[in-house]
Amino acid sequence: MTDPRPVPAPETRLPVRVPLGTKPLGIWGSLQAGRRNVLGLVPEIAVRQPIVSGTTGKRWHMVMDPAALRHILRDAVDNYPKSVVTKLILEPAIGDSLFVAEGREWLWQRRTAAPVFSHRNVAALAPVMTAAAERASARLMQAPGRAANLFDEMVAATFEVIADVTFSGGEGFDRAAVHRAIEQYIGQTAKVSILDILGAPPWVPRPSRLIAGSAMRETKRMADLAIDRRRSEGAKPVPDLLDLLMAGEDRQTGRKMTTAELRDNLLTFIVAGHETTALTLSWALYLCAFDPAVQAEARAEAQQVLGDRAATAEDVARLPLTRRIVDEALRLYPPAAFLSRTAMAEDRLCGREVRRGDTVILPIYALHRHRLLWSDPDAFLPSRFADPKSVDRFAFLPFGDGPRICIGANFAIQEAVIILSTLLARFRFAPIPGRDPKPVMILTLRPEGGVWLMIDRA
Ligand code: HEM
Repeated sequence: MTDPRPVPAPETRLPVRVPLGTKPLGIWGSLQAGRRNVLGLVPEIAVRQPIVSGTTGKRWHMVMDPAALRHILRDAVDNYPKSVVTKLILEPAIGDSLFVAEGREWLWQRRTAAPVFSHRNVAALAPVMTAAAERASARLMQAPGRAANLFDEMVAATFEVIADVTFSGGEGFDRAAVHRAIEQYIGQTAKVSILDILGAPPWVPRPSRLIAGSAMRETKRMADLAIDRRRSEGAKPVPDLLDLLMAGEDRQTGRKMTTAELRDNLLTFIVAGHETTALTLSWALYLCAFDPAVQAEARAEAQQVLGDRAATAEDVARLPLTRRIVDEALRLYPPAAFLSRTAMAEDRLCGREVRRGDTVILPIYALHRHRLLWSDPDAFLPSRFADPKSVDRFAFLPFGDGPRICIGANFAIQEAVIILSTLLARFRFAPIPGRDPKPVMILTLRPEGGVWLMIDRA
């Protein structure tokens, strides 16, 4: 495929962006903008101001100030539980699991699940990631000199990983059906979630969620059967997340998870873990194609460390540039680009009055491109992460922070570095003129239409 238009050098161009709002939106304008792209609700001034407030049906505040974010996520965390919106969207799929639970229900599940994601356990799961990297390269080997949708490829790879580390034995678990049910649920739910963001009460009918719900019910039934079968057959020789979570108990109370609790948490890991990691990888590959010099440097690093083999857990620390590319992809395209909380008590944020019941939005996308916090904020510059101490902890929040920080962050980073370095060592990726991905935030920040790149053997 050729294109006569000259492609400007990367230093004079910027990678794709979401156009932020430039005029105030009323309730219907917000509804329409939010349906197309949740980030359309974020005004452009959010990348220049510490806080932006408004009323769209409900009072809301968007917070981009690192000290205020620290206050919300760490110091006054009990005053800022996850918003009603988050719960309305996710509870039908994943119950009152770790992601949505609050208070004591959350605490005991977090205590029980934390050791499952210890450095040792995550490193022990790396062979599954290495195998997925091998299978992804075998698929791409069949397409040299051709265009491929890397987003689809990365979703396939990360779903294999999460399915293998949750229900490793298969145990009659129909993975393709689970994948379809989750995709359908997210797709259908996203269409109406905007009603929730604007604060419509739960009794307003959201019909598509009911339809998607039936596929989720079947998934839950399959997961329950798989868990019961595992209980009777015993743990695998190399324990997977189900074995680890089944063996876990709250050290303070001795409470262990029931089948329903195990199922909701495993489905949470599948929902929260695979698409987010696939997005990180696809945006990282897009950025490498966008900047061939960075790609060449990362390839040299990967080839020098890996030779012909795929990456393992031990290699991760020896691939610093790959890691920086992953961080820069998470900064420019954070999969969880928009978090929200509900204020439980009166407070002041950046000098502004916050009332009980106000929605407090953490627009991570705007934070990561804030003019006062980053130099050249829209540019792809992995070198900005060369000295991690130079980055303000609360200016970079792809995994959140405080007690509710992503439990799977190390898992995701390890997986992303293993797969990205293996692919960069073996392939060259180039953009296809006129087919740049379009970032659109529905539940996560996705490339609309996929990430299409030309692939050649390295
Ligand atoms: C690049 C990939 C990922 C990104 C960007 C990401 C992002 C996030 C963010 C921002 C939060 C906090 C949400 C909030 O405070 O409202 C979160 C929580 C969570 N994530 Fe991830 N995540 C990723 C991968 C994973 C993986 C691989 C797993 C599991 C295998 C996982 C499981 C969870 C769970 C269970 C929570 C809830 C923790 C709690 O509330 O205690 N995530 N994630």
